[in-house]
Amino acid sequence: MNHLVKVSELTVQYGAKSAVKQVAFELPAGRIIGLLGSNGAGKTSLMQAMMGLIPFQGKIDILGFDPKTQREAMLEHVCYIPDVAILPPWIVVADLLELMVGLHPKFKLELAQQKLARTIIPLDAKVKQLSRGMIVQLHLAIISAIDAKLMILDEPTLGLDIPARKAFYDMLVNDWCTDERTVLIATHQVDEIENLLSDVMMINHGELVLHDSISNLEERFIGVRYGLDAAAQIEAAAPLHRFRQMGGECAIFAGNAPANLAELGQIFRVELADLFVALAQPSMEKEHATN
Ligand SMILES: Nc1ncnc2c1ncn2[C@@H]1O[C@H](COP(=O)(O)OP(=O)(O)OP(=O)(O)O)[C@@H](O)[C@H]1O
Repeated sequence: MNHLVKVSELTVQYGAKSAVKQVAFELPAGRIIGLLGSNGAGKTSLMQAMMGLIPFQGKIDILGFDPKTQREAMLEHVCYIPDVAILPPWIVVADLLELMVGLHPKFKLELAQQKLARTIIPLDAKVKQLSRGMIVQLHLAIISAIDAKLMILDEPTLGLDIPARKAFYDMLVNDWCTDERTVLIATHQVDEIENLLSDVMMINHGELVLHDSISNLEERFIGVRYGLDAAAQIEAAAPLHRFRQMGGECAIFAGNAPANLAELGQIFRVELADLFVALAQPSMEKEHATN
């Protein structure tokens, strides 16, 4: 398989604090991967290490490049966006596009101009004169005109309203993603991106507690909504997680569900948000969850 990213034994340390602990993963081409984790879990540190922006221990290979020693060459094929809502407010749109030509070697000016022509954004406007939605459109035009292989987005839709967030993800999937390109998106908006992801990575206290494709997750984790009469049997079967939803008791099993689960209650597909809560618990059964 053609892997764009190979990471092994990655540790990021801030003084005595380990923000990322012995993390290993590989990312093939043609994927949209959600990087999920609570506040302070280590998502930004992981992405910054991949971009060679902070010191790390371990090995990172991005498209054959070492981010520590070959950062400039690597950045020709990688696009890293920490927050799409931030553009210099004083800059004129046309100048921003020109500036991008110098900033990213794979930036296609004509393509960005074509994309912008489909919006109502005037080329002579300053960023500060644009509405938030227009700023997102401008950002989208810029991003989708970068001919990179790997896109790394850290909380890309922070501060945007729902239509703007939806527009952002629609563009990403329809205009940028191909079989050769991969996107890694760190976000807290789990339910919002669940449907567009091909894979999920979950990080908890710096450890990678889950990395799998969405289709595998559907086989690995199973949910059941049950009544009080089945509670003792469910508890005895040691579910990964139990929670209440719409007045009912629910449990998530990770490969260890009792054979008669369907008789104990109503089986359902586990949503990422619930899986996230289950795996972010300190008492999680990691041996069931990690690959
Ligand atoms: N520059 C720094 N110096 C010291 N500690 C840091 C620094 N940056 C991050 N940390 C710590 O490292 C841990 C991971 O932080 P990181 O920003 O990577 O998490 P995150 O998952 O991106 O969080 P959030 O979702 O809140 O943005 C946290 O405990 C944080 O306090």
